[in-house]
Amino acid sequence: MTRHTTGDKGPGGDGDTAAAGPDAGSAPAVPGGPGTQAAATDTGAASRTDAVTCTGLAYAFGDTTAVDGLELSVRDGEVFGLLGPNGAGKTTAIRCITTLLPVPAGTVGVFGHDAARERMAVRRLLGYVPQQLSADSGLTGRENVELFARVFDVSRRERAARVGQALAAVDLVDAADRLAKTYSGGMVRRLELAQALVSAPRLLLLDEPTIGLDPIARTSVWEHINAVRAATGMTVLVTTHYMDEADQYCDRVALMHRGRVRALGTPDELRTGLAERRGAGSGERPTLEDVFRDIAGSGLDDKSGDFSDVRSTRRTASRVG
Ligand SMILES: Nc1ncnc2c1ncn2[C@@H]1O[C@H](COP(=O)(O)OP(=O)(O)OP(=O)(O)O)[C@@H](O)[C@H]1O
Repeated sequence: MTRHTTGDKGPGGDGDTAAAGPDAGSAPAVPGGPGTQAAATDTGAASRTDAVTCTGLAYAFGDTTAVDGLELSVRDGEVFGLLGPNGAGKTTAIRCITTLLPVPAGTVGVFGHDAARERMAVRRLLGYVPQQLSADSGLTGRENVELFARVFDVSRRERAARVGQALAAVDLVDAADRLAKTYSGGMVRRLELAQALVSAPRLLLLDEPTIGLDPIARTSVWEHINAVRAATGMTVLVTTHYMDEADQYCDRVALMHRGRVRALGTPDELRTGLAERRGAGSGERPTLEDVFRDIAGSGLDDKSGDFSDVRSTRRTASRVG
């Protein structure tokens, strides 16, 4: 499996970005795929380091505690799901990891880099698709991805190839020169994925990537995420309300409630754990949502919502169209 180097320049840096190797011509149509990056051995111990570590992370907005002593480790190369109801603190935690919010208490590490002290080093390693719309409806798909390539300091020499690879990775080549406002909601999400992939991130953070999409578009977004991950070995940290998606696509999940992780494991481990707690003959095999309800108990109230209460639906298509 090939990996990025970590030592070159990225967004805000003063030189070309890290990822591409000299033999980009042999790469598949995926930014960061084999042939576009230096070998794993170049990173030394970094390739063994967890992708994300949060210890005692806390964040408050005034009197509102959003994240309350979060402990989290995301392993290099896994798809990790951060699940929880509205207001659990998922987005706040993700924003601390991306360095968009400071780390007022505790620590956050990304591939061994401290998010508080090495913000640029952290930013160079990640791609981020926020909940909010990040595509510009007045630009074409290609222009949107080019804009991100410039922001993330992809060198001029590589830019066109990387943009083409990112668009191909999400199946938007044919639509690349149409304005984004003509795209469906699913296409917009794939465009945002291409924007995040153009810098060939080692860590991709996705905040509710499929919210508001129909089942076919949701599946398509996940298939594209998985294809890029298979080609590059990147780590994916995703928040979602959709338990079925977490079950199907995540290697491990953390169930977050009121700012803390309440349960952690593979979806199967969590379901089996609940089945064992319930005892033999307790009926149908529990779902992940059952696990969460068991853990959160009466704490899952109207204020915090539940997993099917998707108040933050992005309605991407209507906002772009
Ligand atoms: N900018 C802000 N100002 C004030 N309070 C905020 C702000 N952002 C989040 N909060 C509060 O912090 C808490 C955690 O919010 P956060 O958005 O991190 O949760 P979440 O799990 O991502 O929820 P959702 O699934 O709805 O996105 C909530 O009580 C929320 O109201």
